[in-house]
Amino acid sequence: MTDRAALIAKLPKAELHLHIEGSFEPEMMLAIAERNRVDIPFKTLAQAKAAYNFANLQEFLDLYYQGMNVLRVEQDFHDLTWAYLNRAKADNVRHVEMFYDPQAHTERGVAFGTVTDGILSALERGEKELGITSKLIMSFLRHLSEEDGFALLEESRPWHNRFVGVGLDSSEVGHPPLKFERLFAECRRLGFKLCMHAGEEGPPDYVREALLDIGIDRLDHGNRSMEDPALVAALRDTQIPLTNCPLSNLSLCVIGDLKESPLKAQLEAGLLVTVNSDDPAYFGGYVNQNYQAIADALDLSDDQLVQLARNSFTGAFLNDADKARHLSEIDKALGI
Ligand SMILES: Nc1ncnc2[nH]cnc12
Ligand SMILES: [Zn+2]
Repeated sequence: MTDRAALIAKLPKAELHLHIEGSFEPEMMLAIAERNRVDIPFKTLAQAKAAYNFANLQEFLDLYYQGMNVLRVEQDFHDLTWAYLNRAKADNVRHVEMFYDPQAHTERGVAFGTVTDGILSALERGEKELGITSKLIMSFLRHLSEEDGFALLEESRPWHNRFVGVGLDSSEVGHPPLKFERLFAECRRLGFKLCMHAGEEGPPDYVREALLDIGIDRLDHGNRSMEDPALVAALRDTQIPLTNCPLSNLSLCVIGDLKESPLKAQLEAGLLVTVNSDDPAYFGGYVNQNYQAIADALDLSDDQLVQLARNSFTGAFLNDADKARHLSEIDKALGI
């Protein structure tokens, strides 16, 4: 193991941008398809993996929604989440804030409670058996309407105390944050933290809407913020966390090469940027592989790697005492 790999491995980390459905490994997809007697286009692992070759976000999303179609019963959602938590444990992840896409399941007839209870029972088990704490973020699909979002918010009411926040994901271009202005205002009123994917493929204007008009608490991706110095200044001054996902950016051709990633520039500009895996089963790496790949590409220093791990806790929706506890665990791991 290189010194850099050893440092990454020993750093306690939080993962703040992870879609649980995006951790659906093809091995498990084939097994659950068989268990549920659902036909899928892939018969072998090699066929599934060969299809994971994307030119843009939409090409990925088409496969992502197709893949999750085999998930039918509560046990499937539990198994999916439990597998991710075990994989996260191997990467020394201590805390996870996980997105899920209920509309992608309810639209095909799987009940909201089936999905949510399966995920929640695995998260509880993860805390007890693996020592990984977690928070769940309910994400709205932005290619659907704001009215659909309100219907989900209503349907989810009995579970509202189980979510820390809400998110906005799926096809970005053509679906700006302001399309969901009333919905997010209501979510704010209900006490939820607000996250939005913005500036992944969409223009800096979308980041501006999310940050300044909606008033989000955390920005997912946000790559294209770097095109507007006023946005960079706003992100620096507010310390709104950004969740960067290096291998996702590369797989979805948001960048042509990891060397084009804005992450080092964001760190050097004093932004609260973090490293995350997004949809690790589709993009070729869990969180440590993301740290390793971006550190190699941008030649990040050890201090910058430690800063990224610290940022992951500072940017989490944890209380100050829990943040301080995790930050002191980093010091302990470093022998400080
Ligand atoms: N990278 C991504 N961007 C937008 N929506 C998503 N849903 C899952 N992954 C996503
Ligand atoms: Zn994402």
